[in-house]
Amino acid sequence: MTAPASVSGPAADRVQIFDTTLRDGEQSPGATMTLDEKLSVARLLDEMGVDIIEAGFPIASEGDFEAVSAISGVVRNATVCGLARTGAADIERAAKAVEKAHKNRIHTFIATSPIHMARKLQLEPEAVLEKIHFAVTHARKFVDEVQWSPEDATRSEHDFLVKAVQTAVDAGARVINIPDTVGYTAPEESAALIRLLRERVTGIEDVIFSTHCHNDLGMAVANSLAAVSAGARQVECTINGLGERAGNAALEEIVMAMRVRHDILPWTNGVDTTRIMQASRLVSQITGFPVQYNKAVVGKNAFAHESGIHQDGMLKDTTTYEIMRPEMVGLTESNLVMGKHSGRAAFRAKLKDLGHTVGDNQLNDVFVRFKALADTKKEVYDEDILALMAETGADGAPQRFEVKELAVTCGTTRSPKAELTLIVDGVEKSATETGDGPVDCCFKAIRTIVPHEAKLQLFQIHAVTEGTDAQATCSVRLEEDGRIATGRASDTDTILSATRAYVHALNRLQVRREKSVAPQEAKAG
Ligand SMILES: CC(=O)SCCNC(=O)CCNC(=O)[C@H](O)C(C)(C)COP(=O)(O)OP(=O)(O)OC[C@H]1O[C@@H](n2cnc3c(N)ncnc32)[C@H](O)[C@@H]1OP(=O)(O)O
Ligand SMILES: CC(C)C(=O)C(=O)O
Repeated sequence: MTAPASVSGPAADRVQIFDTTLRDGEQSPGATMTLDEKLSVARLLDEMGVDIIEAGFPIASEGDFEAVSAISGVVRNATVCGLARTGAADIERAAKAVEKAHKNRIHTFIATSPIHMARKLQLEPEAVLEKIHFAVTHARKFVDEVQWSPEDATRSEHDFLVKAVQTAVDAGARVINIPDTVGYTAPEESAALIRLLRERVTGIEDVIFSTHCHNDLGMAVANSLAAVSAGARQVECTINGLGERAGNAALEEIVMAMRVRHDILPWTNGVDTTRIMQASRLVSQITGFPVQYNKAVVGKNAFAHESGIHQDGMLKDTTTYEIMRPEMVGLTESNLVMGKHSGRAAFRAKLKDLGHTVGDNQLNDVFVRFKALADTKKEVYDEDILALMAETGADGAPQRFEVKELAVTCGTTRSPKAELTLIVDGVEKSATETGDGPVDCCFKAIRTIVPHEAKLQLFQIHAVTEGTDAQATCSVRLEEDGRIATGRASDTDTILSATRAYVHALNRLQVRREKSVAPQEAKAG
């Protein structure tokens, strides 16, 4: 067992990371994990360099006992810790569960706030002090490393809290963990409490102070870091901030804050940050708790940029809008999301990624259509953009005909009717047609505006992406004197997509006519 370091010792700047995903995290309603799931989380935490894994509360159930025992058998580097109340049965159960561990710890606790002592425990403060003495002394019979916590410390009276901590230290506790059980404290107060205890409790040269913060007011991480600034050298936290009610301090935020702002948070820890995304995804997948999109460090949008100005900055220098590189947390790259706020720089880069190098005119043409599409969709996917490219003649076909306006009426009580305006060689031309269905009306209207003999050989519709806002991609194949031309178009409006696909095919047919492309060669089109 390694000796805990004091803040003035050689490892003064090293903060121990105590992960309680498997204990406090599992206390989130609905987050119960199976033995195998707990083992996979524990293995990953161990590999990524967490110092202490709180594997469970062994007296809670047979399953919890088995999980803590099994984890004790597989963890190679980290200390395995089991939680216990102050009674002998709890402590002995925890001791048994962690006995196989390569490094082990018992974490015993009892509440010290007036409300918890009087209303929940229904014990006089003196009786609580006796239980602290018993619990720590008893736990020390089984393990060297005993951690003690005054539950609801931040709502405890200071004089009594000092007495309680002194009792635990005198009884042999090596780690004093100060929980903000109900997420009530604020950063300055959190720091002040650690400072007060370090000043008033005696015999703490070999004692590590620890912080355990809940997120009820969204301050868990700030409160934890404030406690560290006052001398705490262990932080209790969970992956994704999982935990009772609003959760615990998030491990990934604590670790990355120390890494990214080492200039003002000058402490180190042993976590390999490149495993963070893997851990986040594993815990989310096992618990079924989705990670909030805008969650710091591990949210889907933490390294995503949709705004044109930001994307332009990112393309020029990623440090304009990113304070950490995605690789630091195990992602391969940032994500420039194409949407209504995107600009030309990002759009050009996206086209290049998709294999299309375009000139300024072509870029402008596709970009206008992209913006119109983005106004109708939450996110524009690569497939949407490829469909736009095909439609806009970015494949080389000049745009003699273009859809200007379309209005279609149909339903159970009226015959389908299409009112269509095309731009033909720069001139607006309109037609109104009825037919067997909305698509038939539109195709008839095209034929009225641009008379031609080409036969419709094929008409197909399929969805490019998923959801009700998916783009419908339509393909139209026309045949005229052995010449074949295929047109494609995409839009969230299926009828508009079909109409544009027909017009696209007509444009390509026109190219074939003008070049007098031989029928066999034209088949490739
Ligand atoms: C702040 C925290 O996160 S603390 C950890 C919270 N986690 C959990 O409670 C999850 C696991 N818990 C359980 O499975 C159960 O509550 C058990 C097995 C621990 C206890 O179950 P039961 O014996 O049925 O008791 P129950 O849960 O109803 O009540 C808790 C009892 O523990 C007592 N208690 C609470 N904390 C402590 C403590 N630290 N030391 C001693 N007794 C305590 C309560 O006063 C209450 O005693 P009472 O029954 O004499 O009134
Ligand atoms: C057991 C203690 C540390 C706890 O989880 C809390 O007080 O929140």
